[in-house]
Amino acid sequence: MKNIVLIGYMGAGKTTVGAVIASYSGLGFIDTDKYIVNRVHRSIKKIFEEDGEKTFRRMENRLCRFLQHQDNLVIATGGGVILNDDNMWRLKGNSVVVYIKNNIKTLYERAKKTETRPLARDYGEFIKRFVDREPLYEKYADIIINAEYKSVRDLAGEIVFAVLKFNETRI
Ligand SMILES: Nc1ncnc2c1ncn2[C@@H]1O[C@H](COP(=O)(O)OP(=O)(O)OP(=O)(O)O)[C@@H](O)[C@H]1O
Ligand SMILES: O=C(O)C1=C[C@@H](O)[C@@H](O)[C@H](O)C1
Ligand SMILES: [Mg+2]
Repeated sequence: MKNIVLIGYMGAGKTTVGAVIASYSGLGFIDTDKYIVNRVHRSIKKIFEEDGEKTFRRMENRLCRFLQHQDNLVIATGGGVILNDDNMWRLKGNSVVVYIKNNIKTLYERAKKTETRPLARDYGEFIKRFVDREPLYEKYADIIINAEYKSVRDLAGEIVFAVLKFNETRI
């Protein structure tokens, strides 16, 4: 089966919902942020501080180049994966791409709570970045799921159902 790639802004729930989808569906699970952190033995915050965002984006791109050859995976991406067109066309080649969409207040309340998001400090910057990115999430999505007020379990079920339906219409 094709991969299920989850995209969306910081705090959308890609990592959390992705793990539940994998457990429901029997697909494997990979979180690109966690994969990179484990690979280089440094937190995202440290990578940004020591090497800069550009280096992190190169690592992310290298991982997408690897993932384009994999299947049967749920892939939770980092919030910025859509910034590089090359990432997305590689992932899309073998995946159904699902955009998990939330409102900005919900996203900030969640995203500001952790150190894995060096770009989620200032609310003004957070909003600006969201406005810039939203058209890209929509452009690359095969399916858009409105996640506001939905539990992780309900979202996981809704996404599995939507992907099955999407695949049916493609055969
Ligand atoms: N549907 C939901 N309802 C309530 N809380 C949620 C929901 N989805 C995720 N959360 C919570 O929001 C926080 C952020 O979720 P998560 O880390 O999965 O986001 P993400 O999209 O992977 O973010 P990033 O792009 O930074 O990796 C977590 O604390 C998670 O438990
Ligand atoms: O939205 C972003 O640009 C990011 C989101 C996180 O998942 C991490 O990939 C990193 O903090 C950058
Ligand atoms: Mg995540």
